[in-house]
Amino acid sequence: MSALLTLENVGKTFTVDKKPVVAVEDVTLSIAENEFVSIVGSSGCGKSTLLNIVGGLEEASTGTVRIGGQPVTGPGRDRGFVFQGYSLFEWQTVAGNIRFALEKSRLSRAEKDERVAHFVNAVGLRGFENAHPGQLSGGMRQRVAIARALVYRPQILLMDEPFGALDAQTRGMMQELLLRVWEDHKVTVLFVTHDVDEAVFLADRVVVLASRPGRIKREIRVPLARPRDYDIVADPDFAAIKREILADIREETLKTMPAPLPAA
Ligand SMILES: Nc1ncnc2c1ncn2[C@@H]1O[C@H](COP(=O)(O)OP(=O)(O)OP(=O)(O)O)[C@@H](O)[C@H]1O
Repeated sequence: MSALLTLENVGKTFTVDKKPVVAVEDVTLSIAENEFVSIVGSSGCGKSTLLNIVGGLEEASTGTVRIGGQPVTGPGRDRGFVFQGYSLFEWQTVAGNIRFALEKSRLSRAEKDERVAHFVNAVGLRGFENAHPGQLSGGMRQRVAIARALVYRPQILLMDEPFGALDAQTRGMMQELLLRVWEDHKVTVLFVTHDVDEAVFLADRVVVLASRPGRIKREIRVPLARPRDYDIVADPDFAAIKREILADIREETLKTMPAPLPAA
């Protein structure tokens, strides 16, 4: 498989109170077309910053991100975003929210209708086209966000804790839905999460970031068969991969904690 997305020595330094804060340092990563990659790491290790750099929402301080060999210089239609916050237009219907993403597209009206209908169906929202976001559950709102991100057929889907606000039951269902949509639509996914079960369940490869600054600590392949359903969490191979990742994150989290006070 050829690399679609490459990061070469990517770093990001913010300035906080006139002091440099290195959020991401020297990240080199190569992601194949249609690959599903999860990024995990302890809180504040730079996961969102890295995703925002790939999305063109943040500029890298060092290094280069390339898509199909072309350097990323800002946001573009080759990438779709789904964030944790629902970020839907409350005054628009479900179909209107999804269609809005096609506003600048040159597709004909009939083609846009067809695209919107296709993605409404793909995320299981048929019958809710005319509902407003306020009438939807959290899971349904995120289905709209996924459809809206995919409707203009980006090559890469960037997801930042998209299911972080959902209850465990809904979250599991959304993960299965996402895998079905990914398998049917062949898109490259970069998925940031705190949840190691979620990361392993979804991905072909999990990238673990080290803390402060965020560097790649380890990349772990997930050679579990597809299509996957949630029973896979009981598989011994799943458990072994999860254990390794949890140990890495724990090690990194401990490094960022203040040392305990000596016993009196
Ligand atoms: N716009 C900004 N200005 C200054 N510092 C920032 C900015 N964005 C992020 N940072 C800092 O960069 C580091 C990485 O933040 P980032 O949000 O990327 O981490 P994260 O791994 O996504 O965190 P979490 O898991 O808690 O969401 C943190 O120290 C954060 O405070």
